This record gives sequence, C-alpha cells and structure tokens, in this order.
Amino acid sequence: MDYLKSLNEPQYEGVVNTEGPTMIIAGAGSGKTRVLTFRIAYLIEKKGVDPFNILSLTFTNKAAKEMRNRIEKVVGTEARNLWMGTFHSVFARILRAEADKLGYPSNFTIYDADDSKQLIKSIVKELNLDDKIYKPNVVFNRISGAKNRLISWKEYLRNPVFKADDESNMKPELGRIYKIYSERCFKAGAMDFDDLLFNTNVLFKDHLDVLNKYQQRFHYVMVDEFQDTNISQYLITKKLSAVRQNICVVGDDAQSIYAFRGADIQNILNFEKDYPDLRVIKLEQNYRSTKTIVNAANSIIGKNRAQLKKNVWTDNEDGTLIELLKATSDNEEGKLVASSIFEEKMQNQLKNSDFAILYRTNSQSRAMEEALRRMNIKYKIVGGLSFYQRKEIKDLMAYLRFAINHNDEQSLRRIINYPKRGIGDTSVDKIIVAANDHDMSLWDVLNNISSFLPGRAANAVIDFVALIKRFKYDIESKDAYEAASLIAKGSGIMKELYADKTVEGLSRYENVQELLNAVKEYVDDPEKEDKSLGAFLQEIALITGVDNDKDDDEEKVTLMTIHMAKGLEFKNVYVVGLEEDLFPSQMMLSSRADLEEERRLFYVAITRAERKLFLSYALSRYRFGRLKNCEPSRFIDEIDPDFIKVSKKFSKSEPVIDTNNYTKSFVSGMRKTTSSQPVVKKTSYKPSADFEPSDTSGLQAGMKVEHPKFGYGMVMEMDDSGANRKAKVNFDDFGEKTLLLSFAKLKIHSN
Ligand SMILES: Nc1ncnc2c1ncn2[C@@H]1O[C@H](COP(=O)(O)OP(=O)(O)OP(=O)(O)O)[C@@H](O)[C@H]1O
Ligand SMILES: [Mg+2]
Repeated sequence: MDYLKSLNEPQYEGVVNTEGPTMIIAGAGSGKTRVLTFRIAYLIEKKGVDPFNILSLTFTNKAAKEMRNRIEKVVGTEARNLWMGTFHSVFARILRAEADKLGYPSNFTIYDADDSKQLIKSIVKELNLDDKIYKPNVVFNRISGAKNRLISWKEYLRNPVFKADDESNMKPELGRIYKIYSERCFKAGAMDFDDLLFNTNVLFKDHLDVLNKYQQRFHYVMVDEFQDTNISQYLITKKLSAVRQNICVVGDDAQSIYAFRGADIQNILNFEKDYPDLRVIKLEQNYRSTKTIVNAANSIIGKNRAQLKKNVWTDNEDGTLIELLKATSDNEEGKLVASSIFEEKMQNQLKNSDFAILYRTNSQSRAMEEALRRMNIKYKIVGGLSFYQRKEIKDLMAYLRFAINHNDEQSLRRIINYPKRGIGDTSVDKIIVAANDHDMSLWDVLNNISSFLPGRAANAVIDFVALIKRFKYDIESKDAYEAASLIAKGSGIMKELYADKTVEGLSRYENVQELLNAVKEYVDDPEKEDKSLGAFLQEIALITGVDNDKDDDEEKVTLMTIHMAKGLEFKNVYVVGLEEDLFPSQMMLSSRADLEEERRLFYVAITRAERKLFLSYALSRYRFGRLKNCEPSRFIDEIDPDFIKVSKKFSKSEPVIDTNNYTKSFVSGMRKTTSSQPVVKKTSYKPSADFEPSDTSGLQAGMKVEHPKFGYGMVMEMDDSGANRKAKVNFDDFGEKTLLLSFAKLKIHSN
C-alpha cells in the first residue's frame, strides 16, 4: 500500500479517518485533491466499501475523469462504479431516474444558456416589453441568481423585497417573466442548468422516500473545491449525508472565485456550525510549485483582507524568476507567448501539454490562437465557444433533441423552417401561442395543425411532423449512430451544407460529420452503459454547459479562462492580458469585495504553475471594436519584486512596431515601476555591410539567423528529408519563409 507512504502526516490523517465529518481547508497545491483521491481508494481497497456507495463531487468533468483514472490505478476497474462527476452531471442522472416525481419526462432536455436566453427573448417579445430594458442576459442572470438561492418563481412574486428592488431598477416585470419562463421550460420538458440543482432540492424536500433512498445509497460523500459551492449545492450534500454524516469537503477560501454566481464562502463557516464534531485538517506544504512561485503567490494573496490564516510553504527548489513579457499590441502579445513556448520547449525538452495559457475572458484566445497556429504549435481550447456552440452543430443537435422530446420549444424553433420548408416566423409564433392559449402541448398543436394554420403552411407542417415521426422510429429501432446519420441526411442539413462550396461551407459540412463521429465513438465506447441517442445528448449537454472536455490525448498547449483552470497544474503557465480594466476586470472595480475576488482569481492563475510562470500584457488592444491604450495591471505591482523580472529574451531586438499606431500608447501606457522605456524601431531591416553567411550544415530549429533580405528570424523547422535541405524560418518582419539551404545566405546568430 505504498500510496499511503507518499503522504505527509496531515494528509495521512485526511485519508485514513474516513468516518464522520471532515473539512480540509488548505492552500493551493497542498494535496487536497490528492487526499480526496486516496481517501476514496482507501475506502474501497482497505475498508471494502462498494464504489457504488461513494459519491464524489468535483468542479469539472475533466477533474472527475482524472480522479477516476488515478483511483483506477490503485483499485482497478472497479473505480468505474463510483458516483463521480460535477454537481450538474450527478444530479442530472438522479433527476432522470426520478423525473416522474416532479412531472418531467425522464428524457427531459437540458437547455444551455443560449437556449434559455432565446426563450427569454421570445417571452419578452410576446409580453410586448422593451427588449432594451429586459435584456435576455440580464433577465437570465436574475432568474439564475434566484434559483441558486432556491427562490422559486412563486416565492419571487410573493416577496415584497424583490418587487421593490425590480421596480426601483425599472424592471417590474421580472417576476412575471420568471414565472412564464419556468412554466414554458416545464411544458417543454426542459431543465436549464440551474434547474438541475434547484429541482434536486425540490425532489429531496418533497419526496422524503427518494431522499431516503439516496441517503442509503451514498455511505460516503466527498466534495472538492468546496469554497465554490452555492447554497443550493450545499443543501444537497448536507441532506444526502445527514444520516451517516460521512462527509468530507476540501477547499481553499483563497481560491473562491464564483461569488458572482452565488458561491458562498459562508458555507465553510456554516459547515463548522452544522457539524459540531467536525474534524478540521490543515495542509500547509505545497508540492506543486517552486519557492519563487509559492512566495510570489503568498505576496499577492496577502493583500486581501478577507481570508483565513494559512502558511503555505514548499520544500521544492527556488526555481527561476517569474518573467514579465511586454507587448505593444494584443497580436504582438500572442507572438511573444508563442515564441516563448517554442523556446522553452527547445531548451527544456518540454512537450506542448506542459504549457497552459490562461486569460480572464474568452475572447482573448483569438490572438493567442493565431500566433500558435502561425508557429505550428498545436493547442486546444477548454471551455468557451467551441465545437458544440457552432450553428450547424446546434441545428443538427436540435433535430436529434426534438425527435426525442417533441415538446422542446427551443429546438422546434431552430428546425421547423431549417432547411427552408415554407413555415415562416409568423406560423411558428402562431403555433406557440396556440399551445399556450389552449393549454396544449406543442406536439398536439402540430398534429392538429389544420385547426390553427391555413392550407399551405399547414401542409408544410404536416410534412414536418411526418418527418419527425420517421426520425423517432429511427431512434427507437436503430443504434444511436445510424439514427443520427439518418436524421442528418433526412433533415436536409447535409444536403444544404454540401451545396455550399465555400471554405466555410465545407468546414460546416465537416463539423456535422465530426458530430456523427462523436456519436459513433460514444456507441463504441465499452464504458458507456446506456448507448441511446438520448444518453449521448444528455452527456453532451452536460459537458458543453460547464466545460468542454473533448479531451484528446494529443500533444497540445491548453488555452482556457482562469475560471476553468481551477484545480489543474502545468509545468509552464502564461497568464496573459495583465492590464487594468481587463484583469482586474472593469466590472469588478467598484467594491473591495469584488476586487478581492479578482485578486483570488489571480492567485488561482499563478498557483497553476509548477516550474515557470510568465505574465504578459499588451499596451494596446482592440476592445469592443475600438483600439484602446492599456496600462499594466496593478496585480503586477503587487508581486514582491524579488520574484519577478522583465523578460530580456524578447526585448533584445526591441519590439518591432508600426510607429504611427503605437508610439503614443507606448509612452503614455508605460508605468515606471515595471519597466524602462523601450526604443521604437523602424520596421525595415538594413543588412550590415560586413554580412558574412555562415556554414549552415549544423543549422537547427530554435536558432536565430539573419538573412540579407528578410532580416532577423528564428528557425522553426528543418527538413532534412530530401536532397535539398530546407529550413522554415519565421522572420520578424516578413513572417514565415521556407528556404533552400544550398541557395540561401544565412548568418547564424545564436543557438
Ligand atoms: N505528499 C505528497 N508527495 C508528493 N507529491 C504530492 C504530495 N501531495 C501532493 N502532491 C502533488 O502536488 C500537486 C498538487 O496536489 P493537488 O492537486 O492535490 O493539490 P490541491 O491542494 O488540490 O491544489 P489546488 O488548490 O490547486 O486544487 C500534485 O501534483 C500532487 O500529486
Ligand atoms: Mg485541487
């Protein structure tokens, strides 16, 4: 049992004391997740607990998968029977089994935020309200906030405080929208993400027999990243473990970054009150990062007033100083980061997967992606706008969803007239209004369409209904892959996309193929018990709603928002866009509490790094369609200067910039504390008079070279395969060129 030997004393305590309530509140990288993992392994292996009786809640699907894999290494394939996943995925599974108790179909649809906002938009329109006041986003957040505090629409309408609040905000109709929204979701057999938790609470409150069943099932309950649970999640775990009290939660108050979504640090304090016999364990030794990184992180978080006292230290080596990369523009920032990754890879034998680029907002990925692509560095984006958000994918998914759940209003809207079949918006509105006015289901209205629509439109709907019935038959009689393929063809989507011969059209066609591939992969996966199309859709809905876990093992640099990076670790980490108003975000500057949450976010970001941390900022960037000058973030100044240095590597050949655009921003945007004034250099390269070509027989990727015409550049790749040796060089001013070495005159500057 050597995994027990690899634990320090308090970690060991956390693993072997399996009975009774336990709380581990400890700093980043101190082994909290590892303790949870080993605790589960210990329960199974040493205490003989059946994995079916263990529930472990993680923050992302990715984290759950990693944990399961690690446990499998100790206990074998039995680990597959663990109940492990995000709150949303675990409770969606339970809701699916118990849906009838709440009046939902067991194949209920899960609406993502986009579906929800579309529905809100149509309700606002139907109520003839001003959509500039009742913006879908604002309404959605309000409803979501209420649900996360377990406030139903009934309570919302009853509560005079909300009423007064909404009236003073000039949005008196919010309660009514909440009501209609909830009713419409219910009628459509759909739950949004917040419903998954809200309805679980309702289920456990109103159906004690069901609660009892799950209390008997889960002998042990575990929660990772406890600091980011909201009250709704807290109550679920509390109820589930009420009988046996074997609950273990781990977290770090310094990493609480979801207050904006209702996460409540109070839960940590409540926990002590709710469980008087609580065992509290402190872990202080960090095993993840170098001394430099740990101490820099401590210097940052020390600036926050609200925090529990902790002393995080490490025995790891000092490591190198944090490097600060300064760029003139966001594109330049992308280039600096990409070339730094390239260099680090060469010099330290690192793999792409050792690197992560973390940013505050999703849109920052664009400049990074372009630069990485240009340098041929493979990357993946975790979370954010991704595959499943693309229009063609959502279209086909809507067909699949509707064929399974004939009352799914949002899917119906998407597909009823796509591809075009002569059913216009007015007809669609009429159908939906008819369903509401006559209290019929959408499907009933569609089946009796002649009573609601005139001849031609009605005929088109009749054909549509026949089509959907055929799809339903396909789903029931064939495997998920065959059914999905038939629907992709039968719906006309394939034909429509195939007819579009533009590059975009082609890529859309390929995306649809790719979705079918995903279904195939799902069907072929021996680990999936339920191979129905419905089960596939549910899994996708859960994955894409929270984090996108198309986890390919390929060697790729990871790009993601800091929020998504929680709990993860990488050898080298780049935290980019460290500029005032971006990070800390402009929206978070109005109160100390908000600013402290931003600082915790920064703390999360830098504690992801194991060996080397880079911070970068740009002096100008396009935001909301306008070029803006930027100032370096206050967070850079907050790091103890002993741990940070301005990168020399790239400023050697001072950044080459277009003088017209950037001189001003460069000068005005620069802060004295962080750097000296860089020199602005013209873009045109002049060869030195004594240019002497070098012998290129030893030329290798990673070397800096000079070319009489193209100027300075870096060798990206060598092609020694054919008779003609070639080098791909990325020139500072001219971009990528492939040169035949028997002709090109190159001077080697470094290696
Ligand atoms: N006793 C130990 N010996 C060796 N390595 C350890 C030990 N404890 C933890 N580690 C390693 O340290 C790293 C951080 O551990 P882990 O991810 O569990 O920390 P954490 O407290 O959950 O961090 P975070 O707060 O970021 O979620 C992991 O690579 C883990 O394997
Ligand atoms: Mg962790």
